[in-house]
Amino acid sequence: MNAPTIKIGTRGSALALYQAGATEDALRVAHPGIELVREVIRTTGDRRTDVALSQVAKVEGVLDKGVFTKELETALSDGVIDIAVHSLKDVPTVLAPEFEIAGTLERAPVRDVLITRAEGGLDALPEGATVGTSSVRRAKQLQWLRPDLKVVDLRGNVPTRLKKVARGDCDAIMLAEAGLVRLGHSMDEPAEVRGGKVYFSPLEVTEFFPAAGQGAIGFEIRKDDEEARAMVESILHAGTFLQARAEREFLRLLDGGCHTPVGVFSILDGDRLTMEARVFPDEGGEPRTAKAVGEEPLEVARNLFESLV
Ligand SMILES: NCc1[nH]cc(CCC(=O)O)c1CC(=O)O
Repeated sequence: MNAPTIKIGTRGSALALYQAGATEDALRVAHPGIELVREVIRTTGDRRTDVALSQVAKVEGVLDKGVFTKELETALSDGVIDIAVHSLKDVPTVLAPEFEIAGTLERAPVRDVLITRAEGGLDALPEGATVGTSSVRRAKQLQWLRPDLKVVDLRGNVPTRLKKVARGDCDAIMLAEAGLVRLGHSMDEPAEVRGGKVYFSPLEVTEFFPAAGQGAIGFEIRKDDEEARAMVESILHAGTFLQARAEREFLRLLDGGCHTPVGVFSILDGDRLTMEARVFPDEGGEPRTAKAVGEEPLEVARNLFESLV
């Protein structure tokens, strides 16, 4: 019998390629002899690095928030790929009806990390220091914790951003620990990058709330593709997938995308799911926080949402 050929779709950044590689490794372990083809696809978000991330959808005239996912979906539709590998936090919570997130790998560390040119964490940043980020969630939380900081927009993939802080374009930046460790950085030692040295200070999730789905690699398929579904199900991590569904459901209920200032994290202890969120109201002012606990992910998400609104 012929082993199946599965076509994997990915973006071309170093992080995306690492994530595609991890997916391919898992598939090879689960299906020895499987034939894998990798398609590297350039997305609107990769192409438009000239404008702020929050403006990309607007200037491109696309209504949905999938600036890093749309071209991969087109490839799924056209049968160019069978499985799209995404950073789950970049995937809109509402997909076109033909698609579905069918699974995730086991999650990497979920924290956000402050990366500085001088040693020391958030408290050690001098008054008025500049912090580069393109995430409104990070910007809002930073300004809430340290109103004196100046948040500046910063684009580019992970290595580019590290280089920018090392050479002094800003005093600090923020990135997800997941991406940093996948690219080989240890949080315990400074990194030597072109331009100089940078220091990592991970922030605990209870202090600085991460994005829904942060650190998880998600698999998108066509709903009617049973072969792709079986492949994804053979490698999915049930615990991470449950947490991912709960976090994304909460974000969907809030009607947020990756540009909404909301942080959320969940902890799965046996069957018990605890989820906490921090939301910044549109009208400004103090964020609202809430917590929900339960066993059924969609129910926990709804309870969390209802205690916030
Ligand atoms: N929006 C870009 C993006 N999408 C996923 C990651 C990191 C990996 C992850 O969180 O899964 C990053 C970079 C960052 O926020 O540091």
